[in-house]
Amino acid sequence: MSLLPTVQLIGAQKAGTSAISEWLFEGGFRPSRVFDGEPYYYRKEAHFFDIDWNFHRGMEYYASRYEGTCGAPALDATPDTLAFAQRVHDIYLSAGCATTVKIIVVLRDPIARELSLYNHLVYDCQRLDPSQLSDWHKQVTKTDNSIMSFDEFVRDVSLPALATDEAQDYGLGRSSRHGLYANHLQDWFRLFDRNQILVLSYDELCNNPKKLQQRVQGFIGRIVPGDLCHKNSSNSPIKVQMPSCEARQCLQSFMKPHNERLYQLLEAHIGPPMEQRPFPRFSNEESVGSIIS
Ligand SMILES: Nc1ncnc2c1ncn2[C@@H]1O[C@H](COP(=O)(O)OS(=O)(=O)O)[C@@H](OP(=O)(O)O)[C@H]1O
Repeated sequence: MSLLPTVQLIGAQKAGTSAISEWLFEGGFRPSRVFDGEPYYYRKEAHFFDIDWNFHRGMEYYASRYEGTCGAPALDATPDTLAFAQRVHDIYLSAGCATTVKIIVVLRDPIARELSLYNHLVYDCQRLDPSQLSDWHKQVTKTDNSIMSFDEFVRDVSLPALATDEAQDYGLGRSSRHGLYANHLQDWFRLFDRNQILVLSYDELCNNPKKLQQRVQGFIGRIVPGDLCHKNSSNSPIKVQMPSCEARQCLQSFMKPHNERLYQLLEAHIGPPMEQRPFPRFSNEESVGSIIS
């Protein structure tokens, strides 16, 4: 049996990965070990592929996070992994299991996802001690340390990040660039057999979670008991529920051709039989703000 996680839940960031991974962990999947000094969320997210310092410690270091005596399969649910198909492939190839790892990705309307990202960053900036804030968090702060509005965030952070080239997947704009799903998925589809990749819809997670659970169980070949809970990382009372028309239009006009590419890519690369086909289009009215937490 591979020492590496059997299942990679690679993202997208802010697309319900915490709810899905908690269900899988409670149903028997092994999480990552959390080493001294690491934040608790390393249990869910090993951050091996996206953090250079971790990645350069190599495959054995990654495997050591999942050492265990029981035979249960392990799960890494680092949502940042979406941007690192090549690294995942290289590591699993060197471990001899590039053709058996199972990869799950959840896609959410990119505008709703961006808003969720913004709310998460704002929530952390308000709750954490300033010394704990990373450059990633500081994407929502202005030079005078006040917090940007969502419109300002879209104008000054999201759109510039979206317009940069792929080299930025290693940099700060990566979180916004997650929404360019076709760019990422084309790499995964090139490197792995399409039957190893299950693409899920966040809409289905909201509207028919039981069906989504069935798809996951069929894909991993294992019955997993339990229900999906609602896991929300940003319960701030000032959470922005709806983007302004202007912010929505700016993001929409940028995202539209990317979303079209995504639908075409998914039609051209047929996935495992339990995947939704055709993949549902993101609706403009989607859950941007419809989930009141
Ligand atoms: N069960 C269920 N169904 C539908 N939606 C859910 C569920 N659980 C969590 N959520 C919403 O998912 C958003 C958080 O996604 P992630 O867990 O992937 O975030 S993270 O990347 O790990 O930070 C976050 O979205 P927003 O509320 O829009 O911010 C959560 O509310």
